[in-house]
Amino acid sequence: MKKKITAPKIYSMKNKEKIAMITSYDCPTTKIVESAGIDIILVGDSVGMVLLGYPTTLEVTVDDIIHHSKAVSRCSQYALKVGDMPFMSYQTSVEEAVKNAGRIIQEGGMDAVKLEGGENHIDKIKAILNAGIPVMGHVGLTPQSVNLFGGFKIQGKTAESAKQILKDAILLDQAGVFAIVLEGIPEELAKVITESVSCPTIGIGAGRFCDGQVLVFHDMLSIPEPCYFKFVKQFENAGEVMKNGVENYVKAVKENEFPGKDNVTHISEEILKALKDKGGLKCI
Ligand SMILES: Nc1nc(=O)c2c([nH]1)NC[C@@H]1CN(c3ccc(C(=O)N[C@@H](CCC(=O)O)C(=O)O)cc3)CN21
Ligand SMILES: CC(C)C(=O)C(=O)O
Ligand SMILES: [Mg+2]
Repeated sequence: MKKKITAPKIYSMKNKEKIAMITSYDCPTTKIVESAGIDIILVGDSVGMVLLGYPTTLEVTVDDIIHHSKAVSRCSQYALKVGDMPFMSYQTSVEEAVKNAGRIIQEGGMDAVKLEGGENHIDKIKAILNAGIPVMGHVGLTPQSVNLFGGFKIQGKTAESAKQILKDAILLDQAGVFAIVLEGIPEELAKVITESVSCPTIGIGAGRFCDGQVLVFHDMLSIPEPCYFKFVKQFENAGEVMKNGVENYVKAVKENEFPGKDNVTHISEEILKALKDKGGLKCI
């Protein structure tokens, strides 16, 4: 079996080996991504949009993250498991932030937490690290600020915004995070950040020069249908494969082809005779 991956191991992978990270919110997905050799599993707050049908990630609660984290941690063998801190679980105070990070570790079975922000939340990040919990940073297009941005819009396109994102990443690195997700920023900015911090950067819609990449499992596999975000690539059309399978099932039921002779259990002639002798329903 593969050796367990720790936060310090991820930190040490910078400039050695690219880091592959993906979301998982349940047991079968965890087994699939681990059998494929993934380094980091993220129980992302994207679960709200991808699995639960919410329009943004803002509706997701700590209990939601813990519920899905439990499923993932029960079935995980070796990957580093990171739990996303949802909206309002760390923004309000240092105490709330440490308490909720602790719950995601203690109840959810995660190895580390991720939270969105830089300079604005550095006090919470330092306190969580002080509690002994590894932290992954997340800057750029931080989806929990969707209403502030006016939509899921690429960040860091002006000099002022790019400078702030670089500053945020440097402050996170200095605070001691083991990696930083760079989301939705121009690749030139991602390259400057990657060269300016000692921890690895993990990109999503941040170009080609990060130390690793992260994608939502369902997006890259086109479940339920192809995802047209520019930063997503279709690595397989699993949605189509799944749909075909269910179509085959529906057709087989309608046409009396399923269940077939291999899918059934029999009783002996003797027991069948006894059943009929008793007169069927009259025995009740
Ligand atoms: N299924 C899924 N995949 C994700 O990657 C994801 C979620 N959900 N939910 C939370 C956030 C939202 N995400 C997004 C969504 C859109 C863009 C994006 O690039 N949107 C447009 C706007 C660009 C602009 O105008 O600046 C684009 O052109 O692709 C980026 C990140 C990433 N996260
Ligand atoms: C897209 C990744 C980075 C994320 O935060 C999530 O899945 O919630
Ligand atoms: Mg998230």
